[in-house]
Amino acid sequence: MPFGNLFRRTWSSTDRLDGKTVLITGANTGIGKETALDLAKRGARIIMACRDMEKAEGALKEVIEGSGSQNVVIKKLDLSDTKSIREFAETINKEETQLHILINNAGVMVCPHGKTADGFEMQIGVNHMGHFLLTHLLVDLIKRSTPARIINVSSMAHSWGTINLDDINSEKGYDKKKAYSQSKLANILFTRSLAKKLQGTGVTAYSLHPGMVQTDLWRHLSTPQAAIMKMISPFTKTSVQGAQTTIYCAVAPELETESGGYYSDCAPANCSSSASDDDTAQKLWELSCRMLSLSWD
Ligand SMILES: NC(=O)C1=CN([C@@H]2O[C@H](COP(=O)(O)OP(=O)(O)OC[C@H]3O[C@@H](n4cnc5c(N)ncnc54)[C@H](OP(=O)(O)O)[C@@H]3O)[C@@H](O)[C@H]2O)C=CC1
Ligand SMILES: CC1=C(/C=C/C(C)=C/C=C/C(C)=C/C=O)C(C)(C)CCC1
Repeated sequence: MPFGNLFRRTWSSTDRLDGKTVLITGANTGIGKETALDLAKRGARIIMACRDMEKAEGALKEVIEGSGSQNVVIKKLDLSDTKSIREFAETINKEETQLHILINNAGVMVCPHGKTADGFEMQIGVNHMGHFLLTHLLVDLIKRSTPARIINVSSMAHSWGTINLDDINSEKGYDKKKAYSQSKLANILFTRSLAKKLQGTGVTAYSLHPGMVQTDLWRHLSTPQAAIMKMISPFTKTSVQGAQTTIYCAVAPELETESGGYYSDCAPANCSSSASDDDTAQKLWELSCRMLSLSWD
C-alpha cells in the first residue's frame, strides 16, 4: 500500500445523482476521467468536454463500460481558443435543458511558453480565462437548474503565486511555475467572486486542491525532475484518490448550504491570504471581463 494512503482521507458515500447533468472539462484522462466515471455510476448524465476527440472516444468507452451507464457523451472543447469555447457553449445551451454541476477541471502545468489563440499566456489562458468564459456562457442554464454547483479544480500551488494584474500574461518575463501558481490562485479568487455574485440564486461554488496526483499533468517535468517525482510517488495519490475531493464537492449534501470555500482531502481547508483577498478577486474579475470583452456583473 502506498504510504500516502496512511495520511489521506477518502470519501465514501452512496449519494445518487439520478436526473442530474454534470459537465466536466478535461475529462479524457486523470482526475477528470475518474470524476466522470464516479458520477456516471451515481446516475448522472455526464458531458465529457475534451480537446482531443480521439482520446475522448477511448475515455468515453472506459466510462460507459466502467459505470454501466449509456448516459455519457463527449463534446469538443478547446479552452485555449475562445471560438471553440463559444461554439461548445452554444451547443450545450441548445441541446441541454439543464446543467446541475459544472466541473472546471482541465488544466495545463509548467508548460513551455505558449499563447492561446487569443494571445493569452497558455496557463492563465486555459486554467483561468477559458473556464471564466465557459462559466459565463453557461451560467444562465446553470441558474435554471438549481440547486446547482460550480466546482473549480485549483491546487495548493496557489499559495506560491500572486496575481500580477499589470502583467497577467507574463509578457515582461515568463516563469512557468509562477504562471501556473498565478492561474491556480485565480481559480480560488474566481470561486470567491462567483459565490458572492450568485448568492441567493441556488447556485453554489467551490474550489479545491486534489492532492499530488500521478497524472499526465506532470508531462512537462525535466528528466531529473521526473526521476525525483518517481521517487516520491509512494506519497502521491492515484487518479481515483485525486478525484475524491472533486466528487465530494459535487455530491456532498452538507455542502448545499456552503459556497465560496476551498477544500482538500474531502474537507474544508485553509487557503493563502492572497486567496482570501476580495479586493484582488474583484480586480481579477474586472480584468478577465475586459480581456474577454464580456459584461458580467
Ligand atoms: N495532478 C496533480 O498533482 C494536481 C492536479 N491539479 C489540478 O487538477 C486538474 C486536473 O489535472 P490532472 O487530471 O492532474 O491532469 P491531466 O493532465 O491528467 O488532465 C488535464 C486535462 O485537461 C485537458 N486540457 C489541457 N489543456 C486543455 C485545453 N486547452 N482545452 C481543453 N482541455 C485541456 C487535458 O487534455 P489532453 O489529455 O488532451 O491534454 C486533460 O484532459 C488540473 O486543473 C490541475 O491543475 C491540482 C493539483 C495537483
Ligand atoms: C521539489 C521538487 C519537486 C516537487 C515539486 C512539488 C512538490 C510540486 C507540487 C506541485 C503541485 C501541488 C502542483 C499541482 O497543482 C519535483 C518537481 C518533483 C522535482 C524537483 C524538486
